[in-house]
Amino acid sequence: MPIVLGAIADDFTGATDLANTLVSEGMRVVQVIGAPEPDASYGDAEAVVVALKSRTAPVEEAIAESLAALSWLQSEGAEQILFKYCSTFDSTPQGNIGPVADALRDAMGCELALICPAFPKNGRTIYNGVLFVGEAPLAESPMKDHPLTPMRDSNLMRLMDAQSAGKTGLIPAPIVQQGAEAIRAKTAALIAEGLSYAVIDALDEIDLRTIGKAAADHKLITGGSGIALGLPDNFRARGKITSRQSGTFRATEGRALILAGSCSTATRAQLAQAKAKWPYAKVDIDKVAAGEDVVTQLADWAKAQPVDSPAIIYGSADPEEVAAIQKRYGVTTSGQMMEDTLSALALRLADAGFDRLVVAGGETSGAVVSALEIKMLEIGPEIAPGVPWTQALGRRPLTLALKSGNFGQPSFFEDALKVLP
Ligand SMILES: Nc1ncnc2c1ncn2[C@@H]1O[C@H](COP(=O)(O)OP(=O)(O)O)[C@@H](O)[C@H]1O
Ligand SMILES: O=C(O)[C@@H](O)C(=O)COP(=O)(O)O
Repeated sequence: MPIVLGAIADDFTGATDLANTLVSEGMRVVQVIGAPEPDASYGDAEAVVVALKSRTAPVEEAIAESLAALSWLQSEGAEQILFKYCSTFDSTPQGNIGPVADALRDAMGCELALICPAFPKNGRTIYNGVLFVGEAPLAESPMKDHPLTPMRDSNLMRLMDAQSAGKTGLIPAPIVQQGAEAIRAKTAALIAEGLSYAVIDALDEIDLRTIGKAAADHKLITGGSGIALGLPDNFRARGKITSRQSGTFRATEGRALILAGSCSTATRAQLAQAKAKWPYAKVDIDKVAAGEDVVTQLADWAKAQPVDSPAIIYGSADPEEVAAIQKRYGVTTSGQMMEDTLSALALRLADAGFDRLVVAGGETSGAVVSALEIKMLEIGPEIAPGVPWTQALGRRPLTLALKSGNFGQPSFFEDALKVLP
């Protein structure tokens, strides 16, 4: 059976978030890491989510990887493509959301693509084209201090106009609330005006399901995982997906390791709670920069901890500390040193029997999963909205939770381990 829905996610936590939504809406889904080889097998999946690490890559690289993923998904039969980015529109001033969306639109000959990062369950809503995180506009939320993608504007039309070659309009909440027909009419009007994108307001999941219905015939949709809520029903209504589930998720038995590279307010609160309970060690970036073998030191430390307790290793720091580190080593080098250290630790400790990994941070997860050479993930039980456990399919048996920096309650790390048998 060909797949019907193909997704291209610009980071790994975003990919699991989306795959989790599609699974909970009744689709059979696999998450693949990078554009697969032409002969790759993905079982009886109805949707495939390709996870890229393209959010902060150079623009040309992000475009090339996204187009390669598109071409593979189309060759496998995908009728609709979802470009998944962050519910907080994480991007640098150069992009990459606008340029990648432009490239996908051009390649698919698509007239207009929706822009909808809303994720109401996690407090991300869009009103008059302004993205809110809880009660704060995006640029007044903690996202203003993100180490790699600080968000200093909350207006999605303005953000898109600055990043993309096309012009972006708005489908406002009153139209969304009138229903799918009204959305379709407004979309047609915006196309007639020559617009390439439409930010679409969404205040709750009812709006997102209405938008999903209205977008049944869109070849390309862009947004957060929320925009996917209504899509499986479209395929179901057309008899293109079945209700048969085929999950084989089975957690591995090994020791638990928590690796955190996210510096978000949420992750730091979660770390504070977990550190009160379990042994922890912090990556000293100055030692890494000085060439000390920090990986061996921390791996030896983790192995020496009680086997029945998770070990926590983190780089996460508050905005002041991150700013000081970035001043010393530069933004890219600081992030890279931390990602290299945490991913080398994941590899070393997976080899030493740490088979249950909780990784906090999108870029961090990308680095860890790539270092572990994982090619495919199956989605397992949900820990928190947007964060499921996953199982690596293939050579190395591993159970992983890839946590978006911003997601989860302060008890997240304990919650995660409680979910597993
Ligand atoms: N102490 C630190 N100083 C500088 N950069 C850091 C520090 N700790 C982590 N980082 C980097 O910050 C980035 C956090 O991004 P990410 O992992 O995507 O988290 P989030 O999911 O919160 O966005 C990563 O590149 C990580 O390596
Ligand atoms: O949409 C979201 O917020 C997440 O799925 C996401 O993209 C995660 O990114 P990070 O916060 O960088 O982990």
